[in-house]
Amino acid sequence: MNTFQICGGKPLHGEFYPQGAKNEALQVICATLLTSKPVRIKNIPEIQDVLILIEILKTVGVKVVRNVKGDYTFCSEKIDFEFLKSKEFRKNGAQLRGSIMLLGPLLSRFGEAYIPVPGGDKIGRRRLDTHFKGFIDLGAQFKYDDEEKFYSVKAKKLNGNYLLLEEASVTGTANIIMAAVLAEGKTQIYNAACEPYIQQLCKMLIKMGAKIEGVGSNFLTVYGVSELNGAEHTVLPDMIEIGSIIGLAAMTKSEITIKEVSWENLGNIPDTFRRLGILIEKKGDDLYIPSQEHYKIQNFIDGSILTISDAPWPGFTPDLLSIILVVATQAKGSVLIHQKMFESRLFFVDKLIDMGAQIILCDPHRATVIGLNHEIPLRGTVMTSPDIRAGISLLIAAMSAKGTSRIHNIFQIDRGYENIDERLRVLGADIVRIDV
Ligand SMILES: CC(=O)N[C@H]1[C@@H](OP(=O)(O)OP(=O)(O)OC[C@H]2O[C@@H](n3ccc(=O)[nH]c3=O)[C@H](O)[C@@H]2O)O[C@H](CO)[C@@H](O)[C@@H]1O
Ligand SMILES: C=C(OP(=O)(O)O)C(=O)O
Repeated sequence: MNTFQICGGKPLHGEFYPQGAKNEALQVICATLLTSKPVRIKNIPEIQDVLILIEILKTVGVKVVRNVKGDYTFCSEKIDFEFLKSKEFRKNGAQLRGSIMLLGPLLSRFGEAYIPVPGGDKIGRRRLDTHFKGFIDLGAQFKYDDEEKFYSVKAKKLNGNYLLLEEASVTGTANIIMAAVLAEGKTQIYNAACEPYIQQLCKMLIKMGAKIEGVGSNFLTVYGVSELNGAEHTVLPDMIEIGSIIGLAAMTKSEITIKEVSWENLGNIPDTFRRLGILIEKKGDDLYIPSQEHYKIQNFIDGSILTISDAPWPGFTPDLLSIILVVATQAKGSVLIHQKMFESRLFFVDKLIDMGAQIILCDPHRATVIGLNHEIPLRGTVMTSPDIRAGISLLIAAMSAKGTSRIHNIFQIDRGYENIDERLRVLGADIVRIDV
């Protein structure tokens, strides 16, 4: 079993280059299925989730060329639909959440698509109603085999329609857009998710010849076209990794410059960390965090205790709330963390409590953190990573803690952060990967 061993309490220093965004990469890689022409994508993070998706594409017949690290060309001339029904495909497809986005492009280009119940973090119920309701509204037939846990969708032809999504699902919106670009006529999608991941997907599709209006808003209009061409696309820096490094810098009193962050795509992420009292400077397109002995949580204007909660974009992303929570453990002051979207994402706080953090888990969605103001350091311990963002939060806690910590189940970190141990060692971190 792979484990990180961390000797904490060391300030870091230097420049950090963020990887490409995991959640965007999963979308745009799936979108390459929409054309028989080559699509080249740069800045792909070579992390577990993405590599599994690329492997799945290869096994279904897509020609994949790795031009250089992080730079791939995909060409989907033919798809092996027999393989899509095989046991091996069911096993691979069930390993990640992103595989659900194979459905939209396959359905719209080939008229049929199959997928096992997808994987991803076990952080609460993760229903797929928005995806399937969307396909049905575009004219598809939907079947679910409960015994085999296997979905199939079929349509001789998809027809544009007006869709009011029940919720602004990120992967759901991506799937529906990819289905609509080759449907006949006009599709309007209201209450669409509008994360930079979705904006980037739309930009790539437009380069491929798709007609999409309203990009960046929650009301998209897609005019179906008969075919799409090849294109070249570059994935944005991963805003969740950028937020994770801001949190790491504050917790370890480090001075770090995060290079080329694409500021205009960070939304309210920098300001949310600033509300915890963390100093953040914009230097061109770099994000600079000076070393800080203390940071003080701001209250609301009326003096009441700050609440930080998640919301669909441009609200604060749920994927950074675990990191905000861990950073608050060493702030001066108190904050209520309210994870509205997922009901099982806060349970990792018991590990932080073991390390000496002062946290009250009010219920599965809410935790109150009373900051220690760096007066009492957390204590190193042995822990297991339950999910990707709790995993990186525990790693941040361990890097700030006194003594040695071990984090097991680091697959959960590797699936979202590329060579994180190596990249942190460059900044001076004492972290090694061991096999126990
Ligand atoms: C591969 C990928 O891209 N994964 C991301 C994607 O997952 P994913 O696309 O699976 O998540 P969804 O956007 O569908 O929904 C996430 C959760 O939020 C709830 N919900 C969603 C929208 C809404 O308006 N109200 C609401 O309560 C859903 O019921 C669900 O429990 O988006 C999530 C929400 O940003 C992120 O955590 C995941 O990292
Ligand atoms: C929840 C996440 O990922 P996934 O949707 O792939 O499980 C995440 O990236 O924080």
